[in-house]
Amino acid sequence: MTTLAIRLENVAVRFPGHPVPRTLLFDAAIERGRITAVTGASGSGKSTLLNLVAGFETPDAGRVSILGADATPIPPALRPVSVIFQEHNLFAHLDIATNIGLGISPSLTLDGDDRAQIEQALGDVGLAGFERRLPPTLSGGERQRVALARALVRRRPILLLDEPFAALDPGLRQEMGDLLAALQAKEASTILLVTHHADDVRRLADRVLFLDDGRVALHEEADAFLRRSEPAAVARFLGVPSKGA
Ligand SMILES: Nc1ncnc2c1ncn2[C@@H]1O[C@H](COP(=O)(O)OP(=O)(O)OP(=O)(O)O)[C@@H](O)[C@H]1O
Repeated sequence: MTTLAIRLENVAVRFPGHPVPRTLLFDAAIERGRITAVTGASGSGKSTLLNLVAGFETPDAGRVSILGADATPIPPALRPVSVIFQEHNLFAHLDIATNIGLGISPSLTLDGDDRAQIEQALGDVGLAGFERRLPPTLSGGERQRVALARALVRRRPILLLDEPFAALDPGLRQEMGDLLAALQAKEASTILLVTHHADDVRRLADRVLFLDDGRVALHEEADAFLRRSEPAAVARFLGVPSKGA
């Protein structure tokens, strides 16, 4: 059995773009069962990398493999991944239990076991009893927890999170981060977490993928990354003086 969760082999994506076309080129091997933070400046390619794994973006060249299998022919819904975006896309007119149920069955054919699973997931994210509430009556942090519960009931081994805490205040960021770490410890899932925050790397990441200008500039243990004072882009990200600057 491969110890790799995700392999990007010379994956190229070309955007026609304005004012100039851009080619992003990724090569990376991501291990199973760990939290990898995907960081880098705005426009460095973080969301594109996540979208390649999720299947929302198609490579122009190269290959994406997930759990040892070529992902090319697998549509997004059938990939062994769950995705949580900054905007959590809950359906405002459907109650919380139904929103989570969509993670199990898009046609909402749910049996007793499924309903028990929904209840369990709500308990896991600290929202027991919220089944009948509607999304607009929840706080931003509570809605983001529902998104996490929906990802949990999908029971996919890989969780992709694109700035999931961006809209939350510092207290809630901490709370959601703790929740994510606890769930990862329990399920041993593989997590790719796109973040602009060095704090998230400190608190949550085992490994770091640092992107620069559409390339993987660094891929290393979080401890080593956090001790860096160069290159300058990393020093800026960490808020430390750049070596030699
Ligand atoms: N659909 C698209 N069409 C054209 N260009 C795109 C498209 N998607 C992304 N790009 C370009 O590719 C580059 C990487 O974008 P991406 O969204 O992956 O960066 P990011 O690191 O996630 O940025 P941010 O931190 O600002 O969200 C950017 O220059 C962006 O303009």
